[in-house]
Amino acid sequence: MSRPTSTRPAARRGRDRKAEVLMPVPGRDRFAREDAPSVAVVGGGIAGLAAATGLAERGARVTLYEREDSLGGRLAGHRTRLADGSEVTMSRGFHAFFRQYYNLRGLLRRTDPALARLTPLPDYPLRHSGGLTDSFARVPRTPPLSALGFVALSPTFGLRDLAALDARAALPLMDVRVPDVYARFDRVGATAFLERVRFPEAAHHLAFEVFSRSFFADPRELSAAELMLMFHIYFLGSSEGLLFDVPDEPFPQALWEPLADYLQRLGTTVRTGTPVHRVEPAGSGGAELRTGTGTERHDAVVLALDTAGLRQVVADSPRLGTAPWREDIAALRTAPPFLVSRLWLDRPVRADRPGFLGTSGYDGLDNISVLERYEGEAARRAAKHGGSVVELHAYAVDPGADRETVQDALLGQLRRVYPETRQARVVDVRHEWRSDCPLFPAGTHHRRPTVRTPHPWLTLAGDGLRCDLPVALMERAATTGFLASNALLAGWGVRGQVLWTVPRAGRSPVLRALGALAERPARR
Ligand SMILES: Cc1cc2nc3c(=O)[nH]c(=O)nc-3n(C[C@H](O)[C@H](O)[C@H](O)COP(=O)(O)OP(=O)(O)OC[C@H]3O[C@@H](n4cnc5c(N)ncnc54)[C@H](O)[C@@H]3O)c2cc1C
Repeated sequence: MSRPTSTRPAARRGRDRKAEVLMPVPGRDRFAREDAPSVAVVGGGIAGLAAATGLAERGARVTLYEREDSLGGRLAGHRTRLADGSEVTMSRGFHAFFRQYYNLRGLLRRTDPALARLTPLPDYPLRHSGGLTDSFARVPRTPPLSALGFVALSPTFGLRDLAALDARAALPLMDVRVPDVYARFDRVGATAFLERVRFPEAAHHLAFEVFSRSFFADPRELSAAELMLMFHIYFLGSSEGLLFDVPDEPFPQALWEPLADYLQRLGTTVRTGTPVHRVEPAGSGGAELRTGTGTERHDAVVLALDTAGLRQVVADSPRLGTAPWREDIAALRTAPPFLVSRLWLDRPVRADRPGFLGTSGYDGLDNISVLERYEGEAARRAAKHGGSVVELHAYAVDPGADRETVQDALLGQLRRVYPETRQARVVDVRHEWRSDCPLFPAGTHHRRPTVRTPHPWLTLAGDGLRCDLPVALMERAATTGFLASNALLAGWGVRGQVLWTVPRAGRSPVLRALGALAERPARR
């Protein structure tokens, strides 16, 4: 599919000199017009958009099928009219675009070469209800200074806590190797691992619970390997740092409409509002897709679906794959429901409130964002009407909880964290209740499907897949999307996309030596 290489393409994707380049299998540049295959990409989230881009740029005839009316998947958006008569864009919620998301940023560069539509957030404070607040603004970006700097600057995690850690249990964090980390730690739960390391309680909440909750899971439900992978990607494995960028306009305008135009200019047919119900191997090779309006034949297919979508399509396509593959897909789980509430307030929040605040210990509230700090549409509204646009997230909500009670509780917590909002009137509000994020329970990694499938004409993409690279969330979606197109292209002798990744092992000899200590048998 793709192989590592030491030859570096000229355009570096970030500041990390140790970032790895994955060159595609060599092949011709593109299809000739007469031999261009027809490829169906099913799912128009980041994974599907990356796959469609990789294929269309090489001259394949791509049809992109998306069930919903707009592209973007979990970053989709739509127009909505508020109670005061104004029109705004509601989206699926705040997303952090980290600098180590090399392949996602590569995708966005197709329509925004300088990434001018991404804007940096100067800090990402994390506040605990106990009163302590951590910040990443002054933490150095290069490991191990990043970890040492965090400890030195953090009010939550002090030198005394460092001394109390079980150093031996913590050593594997120094040299997280992918995919080895899964072989060693996937059967361990994230909470059990943190207890073994003797992480201080407050630091649990701040540094690690925030990571595990960004997988939309309760840490008791999450594989320790996934948590360690996050630690590697964001902390010790990469020198891109923990600060991130955000789009400066709502997702559709900043990201997906330009990308859809780009794909269409490459000849892609974009079919939103078109769910695919069934995919069956065609007698003559390739596959037949059943949509609501008929059956269409393609030479190859990329299924770039969320977990439930993939489960459903495979369950309804009885001739697809092999029995073990189908069973593994049927066993995939979805994380518990989450809530994104956006409130349009008639008064502004205090001027020093950050664009994004991670919260812990506030009765299920995971973060608060203030949109006019970074998003043009909200800033223009605030300039015209005054007020603030505030978004609240709650992840891993109890599926049995009463939704209105959760929504009210979240608003109550906002008033606790930002007391000035008690005086504000809610002009209007939108709630997005969803449960379409994958869950990675301990011990399930080996069963997760990969990009390649039992059929050479079928590949998978999405953030729920097993991928032997240190990538997660949006970057896993983008990377597997490109890997899915690369795998198909390689089968036709056409060269795919160059990919980048944070290093697949501890980045310095010292860290690797420390990590190796953990593998030695303990002395009696
Ligand atoms: C509130 C929230 C905050 C997040 N914050 C971050 C963050 O800060 N940083 C980060 O990296 N990640 C974040 N994530 C995760 C990120 O959104 C996902 O990792 C990423 O969007 C997954 O992309 P995907 O293409 O794999 O899946 P999706 O975006 O789910 O795309 C799958 C698509 O398939 C479509 N589909 C399903 N069934 C069918 C069918 N039968 N036919 C046709 N189409 C179908 C769906 O409609 C959907 O558009 C967040 C997620 C949420 C929900």
